Amino acid sequence: MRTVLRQLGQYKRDTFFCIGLTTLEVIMEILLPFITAIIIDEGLEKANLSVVYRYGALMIVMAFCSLIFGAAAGKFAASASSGFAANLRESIYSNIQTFSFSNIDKFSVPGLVTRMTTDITNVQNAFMMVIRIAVRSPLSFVFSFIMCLIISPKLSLTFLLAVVFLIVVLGSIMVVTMKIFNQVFRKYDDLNASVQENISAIRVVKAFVREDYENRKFSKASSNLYRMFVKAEGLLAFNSPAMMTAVYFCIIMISWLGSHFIVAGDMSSGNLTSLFSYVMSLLMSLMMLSVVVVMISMSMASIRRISEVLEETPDLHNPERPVMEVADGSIDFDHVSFSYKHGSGKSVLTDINLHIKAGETIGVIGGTGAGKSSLVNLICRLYDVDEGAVKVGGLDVRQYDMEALREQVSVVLQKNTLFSGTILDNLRWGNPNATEEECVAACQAACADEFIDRFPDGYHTRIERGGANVSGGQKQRLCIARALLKKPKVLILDDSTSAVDTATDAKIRAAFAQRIPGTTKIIIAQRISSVEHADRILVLDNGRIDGFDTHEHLLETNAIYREIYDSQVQGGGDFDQPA
Ligand SMILES: Nc1ncnc2c1ncn2[C@@H]1O[C@H](COP(=O)(O)OP(=O)(O)OP(=O)(O)O)[C@@H](O)[C@H]1O
Repeated sequence: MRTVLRQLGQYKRDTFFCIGLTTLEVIMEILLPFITAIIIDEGLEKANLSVVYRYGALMIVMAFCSLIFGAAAGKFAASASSGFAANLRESIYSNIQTFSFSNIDKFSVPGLVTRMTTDITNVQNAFMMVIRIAVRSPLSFVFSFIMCLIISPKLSLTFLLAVVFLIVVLGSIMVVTMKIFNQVFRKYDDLNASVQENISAIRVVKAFVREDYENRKFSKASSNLYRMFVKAEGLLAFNSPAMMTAVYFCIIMISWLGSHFIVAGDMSSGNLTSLFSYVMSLLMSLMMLSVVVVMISMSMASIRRISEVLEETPDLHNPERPVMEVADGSIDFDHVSFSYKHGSGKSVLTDINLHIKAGETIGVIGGTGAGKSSLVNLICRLYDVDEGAVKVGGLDVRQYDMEALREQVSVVLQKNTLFSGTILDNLRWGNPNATEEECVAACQAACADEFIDRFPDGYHTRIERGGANVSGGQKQRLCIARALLKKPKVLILDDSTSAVDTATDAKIRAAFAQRIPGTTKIIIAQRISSVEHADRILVLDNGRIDGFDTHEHLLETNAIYREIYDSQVQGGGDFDQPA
């Protein structure tokens, strides 16, 4: 809670103004019935018009002030709550930017999106309610009660009965609805995650003709939510009859007892009139308070989820005196073991010992889930090893400045993406200062120039969000060109030519050999043809090295490699690890 409230920042001032103005508004409202009593008792009953005019004018001024205070408090509440939400959004966003892959694994992408949207909106609404109604209702309740006691302590006992009745009924309704709303918000999270997953994968849904299935799944989740909302709102609807019962009870009791008091001369009719107003405001504030408590409890889950992200610290850190320059593209794995913190906990890589010379081209092959991506992710320190050390240019990757390391070790990830903007904008993600000529040269090396030249706008063609208007192979080639623009010492392609035809794949490899001979190239592939020309090929099996040699030697000595080779030469599909 404190972490979230700290984000109020510069909007603390507006919050205090709102609370102060709301207090003044309530004071004005509370004094109005008191003035009414004076007008009736001292003015009307004693036929003194000057009292009526004087206090009447005072009433108008007070009512006007109350309106002004209320409007100003509303304005400050809106500015404070919107500003608070904006600050929260910015803080979460900038904290997410510092996250390592492991931090992101912990929350999942849909989870982070829900926190930045639905949860922040919940907190914003609750905050607005708190600084307006949650301040107003208790004040109004206490002041009204004090005025009632001043006017008639005996009659005050009557509506104490009504207050106790309301506390019991509203309290029970609140406890049950709060439980339901807590479940509702958990279900919301699931629903949001499923919407995000299905909308972003809408092409796959259509390709597999799964629209009906997805519709059914969604409508089931949605009607679950509907039922829970109906249950909660249905219970909340009893607030109003309970309130009316208390109001009618008070009206009857005050009228009955009040008339006796007036006849006996213990109370003036003006006091009885103002007593009615105070009782109404007292009961009304109690009901408002119960609604606010439900709202606050609904937002507690959101507050907890937001503070989890705000308090999350990146689990990869730069060393105290980071090295900024990678000497060369040599890579060493010294007895490396690795497992994902937020995965099954099983070791993904076990005792990897590997020495790669600068400028070598290394192929990596192995079945699905063998640990190929995990292995290369350690080279640019997307994750830290559990045991052993990964060295680049002779130094442990943990000794480098992470940004500097990733500038010099360029990786084209398996799940790569393009961003909305022109092709040139996307290429310059690799190097913001790259000239157009350098971009063209990188595209030639990645064989991307041939299709870019066919676009009417060439390098100025707009890429839609996520690269939706280019084919899978075109996207991969643009991602390779983008990585090349960094002029890296190590270039890692994680299955990055899987959607490129074999001839273009060969052309890309030839261009690499010619244009970046000094760069160490690590190529993960499913196709033997993509790695067979590499200087050495690493065969991974279940997180362990099964072979590391040339194509010819592996064919002779390595059973897994030969099996992959045979399955592909005989026209089989991708190799998968036997279960
Ligand atoms: N982010 C992650 N969190 C938890 N477990 C993971 C994560 N990424 C991969 N794994 C697990 O680690 C193991 C190795 O995965 P990895 O992606 O390295 O294999 P791979 O050889 O690259 O597979 P593929 O060829 O299918 O890409 C798998 O069992 C996988 O389920």
